[in-house]
Amino acid sequence: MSAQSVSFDQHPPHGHPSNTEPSTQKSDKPSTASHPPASKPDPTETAPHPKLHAPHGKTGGNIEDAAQGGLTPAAAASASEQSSLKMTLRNGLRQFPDFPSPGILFEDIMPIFASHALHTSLIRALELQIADVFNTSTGEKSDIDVIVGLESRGFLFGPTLALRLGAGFVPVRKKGKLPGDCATETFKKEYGEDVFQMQSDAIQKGQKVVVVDDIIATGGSAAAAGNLVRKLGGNLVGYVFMMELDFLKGRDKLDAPVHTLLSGQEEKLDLPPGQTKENPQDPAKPVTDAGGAAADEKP
Ligand SMILES: O=P(O)(O)OC[C@H]1O[C@H](OP(=O)(O)OP(=O)(O)O)[C@H](O)[C@@H]1O
Ligand SMILES: Nc1ncnc2[nH]cnc12
Repeated sequence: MSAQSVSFDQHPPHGHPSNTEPSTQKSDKPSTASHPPASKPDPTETAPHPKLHAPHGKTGGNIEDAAQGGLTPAAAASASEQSSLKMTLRNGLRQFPDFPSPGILFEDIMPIFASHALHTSLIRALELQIADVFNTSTGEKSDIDVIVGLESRGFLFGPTLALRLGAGFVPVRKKGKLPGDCATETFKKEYGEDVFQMQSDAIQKGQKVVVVDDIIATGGSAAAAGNLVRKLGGNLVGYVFMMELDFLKGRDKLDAPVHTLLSGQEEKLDLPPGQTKENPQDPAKPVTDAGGAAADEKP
């Protein structure tokens, strides 16, 4: 099974290693990933009606649909909160062109964790997302048994999310870090190759598992993690990511439903690394609230 992506740009950014076409964009930084121009709006954030989540089997809608009979007022309110959280989170990301290798536009999520407000927004957004797509209620125990987080950035929020959902947390680690009998998967990712492991007894047969990570790029890491969960006998019910680089079509490698808070990648501005148009002088200080909508995708 492959999941369908809603994206604002089907093409890899010019300069990305997977795009061999010459850039048609004006840039004085030819060696960097010259992404869709900042002047090109991201429809996921500027659409007149923010997208709402829909339970499995239903199509997505918008706030107007909700008012016209799709959703309860409470559901519409939480969809509106989610839209605002997503915009806040996107503005909290920093970008570093050509890191860790030429052509990669690196999305730095660390400012989100450095800010109590943004960190809180992230956990809330993930909780809402999971409550919506896995039919749980925030604050109550979900029927998800285990959150699996991928080393390293999946460790930043996976355990917190597991606590909120009343689930366990199990790590997928890079090879050689876990003691005892382990299952192993080798994979390719956006910038290189790696090997993941899980402890063989970490998941009980049939447990409902959600794999979480910060970013899905080529999908290599997530696919390897999903394979490990299944090798251990887990019931992989889905993937949740903070962000999806949709032009890399990573979700096509995954055979469980994929849910993301943010989709697409647009170079913010031609500023020095780490600086954003919102904070040209102070790269360490992200914008904390901007309101508006971002993206969610259904398989
Ligand atoms: O979809 P893919 O192309 O596989 O890329 C996504 C993976 O790349 C990053 O991890 P990285 O391996 O850089 O490790 P880190 O989290 O330890 O920085 C990111 O956190 C994802 O796990
Ligand atoms: N472009 C990117 N930015 C941050 N993390 C990544 N992991 C894979 N690709 C990435």
